[in-house]
Amino acid sequence: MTLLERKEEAAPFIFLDTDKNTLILRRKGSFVDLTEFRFDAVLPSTARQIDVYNTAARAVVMDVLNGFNGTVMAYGQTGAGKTYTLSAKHPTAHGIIPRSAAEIFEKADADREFEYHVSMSYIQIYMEQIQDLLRPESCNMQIREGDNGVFVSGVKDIKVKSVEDCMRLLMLGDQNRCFAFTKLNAHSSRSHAIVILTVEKKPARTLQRTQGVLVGKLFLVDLAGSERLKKSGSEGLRASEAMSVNLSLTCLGKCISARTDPNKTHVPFRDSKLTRLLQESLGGNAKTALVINIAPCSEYMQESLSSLQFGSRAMKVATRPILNVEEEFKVLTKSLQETLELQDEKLHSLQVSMLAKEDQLLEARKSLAEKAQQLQELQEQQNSTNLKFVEQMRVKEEGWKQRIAAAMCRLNNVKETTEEVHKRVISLSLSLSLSLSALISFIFLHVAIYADHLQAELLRLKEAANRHSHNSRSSPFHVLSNGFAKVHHVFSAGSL
Ligand SMILES: Nc1ncnc2c1ncn2[C@@H]1O[C@H](COP(=O)(O)OP(=O)(O)OP(=O)(O)O)[C@@H](O)[C@H]1O
Repeated sequence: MTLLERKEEAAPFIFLDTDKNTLILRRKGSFVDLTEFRFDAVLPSTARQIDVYNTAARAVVMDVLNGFNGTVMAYGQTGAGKTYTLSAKHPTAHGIIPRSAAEIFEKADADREFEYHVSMSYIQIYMEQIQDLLRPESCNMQIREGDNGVFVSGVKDIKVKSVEDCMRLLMLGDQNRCFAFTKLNAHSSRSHAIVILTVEKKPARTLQRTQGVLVGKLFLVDLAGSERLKKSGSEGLRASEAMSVNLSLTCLGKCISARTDPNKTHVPFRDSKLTRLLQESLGGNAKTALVINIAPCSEYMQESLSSLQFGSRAMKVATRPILNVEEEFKVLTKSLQETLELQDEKLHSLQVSMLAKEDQLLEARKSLAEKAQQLQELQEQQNSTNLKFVEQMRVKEEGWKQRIAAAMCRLNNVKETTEEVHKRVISLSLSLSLSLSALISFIFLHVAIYADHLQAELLRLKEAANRHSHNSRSSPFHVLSNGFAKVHHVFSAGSL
């Protein structure tokens, strides 16, 4: 089945006859057919999502509701529209996954004779490691084989009661899925993603429960696209992802070839996680529909040709679906076993995280011991610095004490000297005043002597003058003589 001619702007090289479900490859401008493919159905580029669902998936979903396993798988080169076909979430263009969930709940709600329990899990295979997209911390999960075929051990299987529940989980899983920008697709899936819807169908409680429980599993597989590194220009991690994807797709091709070759007894399912997981869908207990997405432009003719050849080979694989009827106790046992396995996984991851925590604790203890050691060293350094400081202070204090004592001593000396000087000054001033009074007495004495002398001289002069003058009282000699007499009196008094 093929979804065709989406890239209408590109030159077409594929022509289809939908009536005959035939697809013809012819080079542009040529009248000679290169090759012709026949499928169960071919769809034109004008096909709607509902047409794709009705043609490719509906029958498988109906079988799952009746207790069979079913697989719908999208295959094709990168950017050809596989994710769009399966998971598109736009209400007018819902892909196969939302439509399958809607159909299951619609039928379950309408059925009064049976009780339905639906659960969903969502995983991806990225670089050969299985990861639970609904519990992304669970990486590198293991594939186990049980009575009902292979399964992923410990995968989270969540009960869902409506399409909305499924959509929520789908969106949650998509957030954890690996997508990346490449030259060929801005949102290219770098992993194979598988949604598993498990439908348990058992007679309603009101009716007699003689029948067993029907368990159908629907695998909805969005394969990562094959990619030519030259065209995608992927480098580094992107190139490693593309190589891992190409390798697992080659392995898928080999398994399909081996399945269709009656001479081959060995099918290399174990060569990749993808084929190991899809073992039942590739010729075992499952009804399988394969959608081949191609980009019908001449640039990708080689890629489209190889996708169509893959689809053609896959058409020849015959599956042998069987009705999965389980006794109720078996279902219970299985669910208990699954719970136990889940607990085992949890215990294991707890042990792993405990070991990691123990390692962290050891590291923390080690670093604490180192810090304590550093602290002790710092304290010792601090103590020795303190001691040095105290010693320096003591030496300085000693020095200051000595300097103060010396200063005090000098001060005393100065004081004593000052007192001495003071005493000397007093004695000097005393002796000076004595000398001064002696000097004054001396001066007065001499002046008095001189005055006596003068007076005597004056008296002599007066007598001489009297002899020459009749008015002795008004004569200058008389006045001078009085003046000298007064001075003489004063100095005589002073000299005493
Ligand atoms: N039928 C369609 N109608 C409209 N848009 C489409 C259709 N098919 C695909 N597309 C768009 O083409 C782009 C590539 O499609 P998609 O991502 O589904 O490719 P892919 O095959 O899953 O690629 P890859 O393998 O790289 O993940 C997306 O943007 C998608 O929405």
